[in-house]
Amino acid sequence: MMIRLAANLSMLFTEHDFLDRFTAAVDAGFRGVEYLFPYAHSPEALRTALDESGVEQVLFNLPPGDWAAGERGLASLPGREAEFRDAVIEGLRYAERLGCPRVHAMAGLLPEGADDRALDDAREAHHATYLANLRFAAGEAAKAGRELLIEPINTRDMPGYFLSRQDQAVAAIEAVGADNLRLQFDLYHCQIMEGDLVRHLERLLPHIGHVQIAGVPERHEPNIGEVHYPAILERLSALGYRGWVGCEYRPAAATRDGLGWARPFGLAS
Ligand SMILES: O=C(O)[C@@H](O)C(=O)CO
Ligand SMILES: [Mg+2]
Repeated sequence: MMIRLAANLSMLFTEHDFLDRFTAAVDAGFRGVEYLFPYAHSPEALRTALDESGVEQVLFNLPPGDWAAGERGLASLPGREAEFRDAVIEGLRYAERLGCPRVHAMAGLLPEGADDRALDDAREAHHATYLANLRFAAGEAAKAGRELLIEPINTRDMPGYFLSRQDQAVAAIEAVGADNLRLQFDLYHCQIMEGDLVRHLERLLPHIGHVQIAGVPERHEPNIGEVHYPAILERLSALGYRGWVGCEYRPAAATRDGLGWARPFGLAS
């Protein structure tokens, strides 16, 4: 069984400076890389890191608003539409320079401290904004020949995150109805919120544009914790998934020392 594993450089190889992680990933056997955000670096510097290492850029996120102040995306935030549009344009500019076929639009957080009724109203407003923004972003991404991804994130790690369940993502994808709007299926988040991973994979497959994995609950290597990834990756491969599987975990030890779990899936240094 061969699985195309991508190294998430926001979490793996953090022993190295960011721009040196590309080569570290290739030396460890990865042929693809992803990370949260490219924007601290120029597209030229990142292009050079890709060219010198020979690795493929497979995913990154659109600008998420003020990350340091706690913001976690803009796509569902009422009143922030203009900023979201700028984020789409900026993200697609980087995607083009880096030859990256897909970008992830983070949804953003619901208001904090609202009572039940206010929260219901906020959810409705966020939902309407989300669909309109995704329609715009998918259109721009299509013009640029890219896919747009959305990812349900668990609300234990990210309390108040608007998009937390797989069905909610599928409903948004179907409501927008754009061929290039797809699901970023992160099994770590799905296990925490919903479980039943293999059945989810089978049902969600037609929508999946990218997969990510990590051990649960500590988000360490996939062979640490409650999820039996060999069975899941075997099923994914048997179902015909030929996309990337992002290794988005915090290594329990030095990154390379913990990569033994990936050898049966074709990672060879
Ligand atoms: O799962 C995650 O945390 C990431 O894939 C992401 O894009 C947002 O933090
Ligand atoms: Mg993820």
